[in-house]
Amino acid sequence: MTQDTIFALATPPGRGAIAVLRLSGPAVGPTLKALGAGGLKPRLASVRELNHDGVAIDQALVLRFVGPHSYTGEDAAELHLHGGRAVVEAASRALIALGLRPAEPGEFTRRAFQNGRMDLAQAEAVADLIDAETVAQARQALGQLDGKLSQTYAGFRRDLLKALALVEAEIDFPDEEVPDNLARTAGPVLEQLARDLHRAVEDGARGERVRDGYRIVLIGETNAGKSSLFNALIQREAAIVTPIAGTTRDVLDAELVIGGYAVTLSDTAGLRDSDDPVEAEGVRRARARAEGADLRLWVRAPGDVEGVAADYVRSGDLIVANKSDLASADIRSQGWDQIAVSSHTGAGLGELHDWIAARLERDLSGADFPAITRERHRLRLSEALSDVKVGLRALEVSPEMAGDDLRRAARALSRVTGEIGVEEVLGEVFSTFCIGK
Ligand SMILES: Nc1nc2c(ncn2[C@@H]2O[C@H](COP(=O)(O)OP(=O)(O)OP(=O)(O)O)[C@@H](O)[C@H]2O)c(=O)[nH]1
Ligand SMILES: [K+]
Ligand SMILES: [Mg+2]
Repeated sequence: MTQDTIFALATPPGRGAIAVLRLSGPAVGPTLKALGAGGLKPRLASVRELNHDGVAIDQALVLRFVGPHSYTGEDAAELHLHGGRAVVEAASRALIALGLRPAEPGEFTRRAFQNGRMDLAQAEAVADLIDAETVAQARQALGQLDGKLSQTYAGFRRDLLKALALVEAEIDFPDEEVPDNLARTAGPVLEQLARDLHRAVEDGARGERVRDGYRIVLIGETNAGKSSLFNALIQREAAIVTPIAGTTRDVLDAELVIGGYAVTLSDTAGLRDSDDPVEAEGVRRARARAEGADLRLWVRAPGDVEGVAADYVRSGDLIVANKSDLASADIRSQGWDQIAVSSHTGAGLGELHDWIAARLERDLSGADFPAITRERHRLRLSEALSDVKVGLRALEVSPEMAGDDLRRAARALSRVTGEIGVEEVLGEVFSTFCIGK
């Protein structure tokens, strides 16, 4: 089956200094020739008068790549056009007339994957890099594109195959040795692998937090000044502030960047018992959001009692003693750091910001391990981990059973980088791409 030759605008749509049309597929060579850009040296930028049917299209910078030495692994080209709508449209019409078709979202990267130019984890990194809005997101995506995450997974798989080989040797050549020989040789390899997988899976979702945002929730009694602090931190009046207790009902989210990390900050309803069903629902949502957060800021005003909020903070959370302009409040409680602020005067907000930045650095900065960045990976690694654990137990009784468990674990690991069982995940991975990538 011959591949279609595809093209897409690789730069943002609209008017600009330059627009890049990207082409990939077997017809790239003849297409360039038909447009008046034949005989180009690969990987060397050349200026050509592009035309079709005798009508001039543009004076363009043209780059030609010969497969497999291209992004997709196929013959490919880039047309750097003058970035006007009419020019791009004329070029696109000519390409369609020459038998090319517009690319689907992510189709270039999908071809790169299918031609072995990158594995699935690296293809996902391409999408992450395009979407990256913080320095930490870009750094993480670049590491993944570099293959750091793939190498980690490959290491897991190597250890697993080592153990599997020992088990299979036992199946093929039984009863020469003592029965616990296998547990002695394959056991330690699998135990170490189980520890490594566990550490990767239970990493506090570090990679996902960098990618999707670290979740910080403001909780506390009514009128503590949560919404005032929320507005002060995001520097706009997004939340309603009034002296009436029970003003906030819905959870309000805002995205911000602190110390290079993406953060989702949430304002919530003040915690108190209420007969008002609307407020009671707000309180329920506040509690649920606090439960799932990475960090809770317990906002307290002078005179606030320990109260219900105490049930929702955990060690490692922070007490923010608000309204420091009213009283030099010291409401220190056991086990929590405390920072005094005033949402009104701005006092202490710098210190609060620095404290949060330090926390983000502690929780999210690169440890000894490239972080898992997607739920898809975490699920497969968890499957592999539980199969390895079951296999470890089976070692004692039946090498055949252990072999089955370990083969299942190997399949789960392979699906992360797309070595096998790949069709079902392709759609999921590439559907989120933009066109032209
Ligand atoms: N003096 C002083 N007043 C503040 C400060 N922060 C908030 N307030 C006032 O405290 C009152 C309650 O503030 P909100 O931000 O609505 O408090 P909240 O915790 O969101 O209240 P609920 O949404 O009702 O739970 C308002 O009148 C604010 O102006 C502060 O730092 N100093
Ligand atoms: K209020
Ligand atoms: Mg409020």
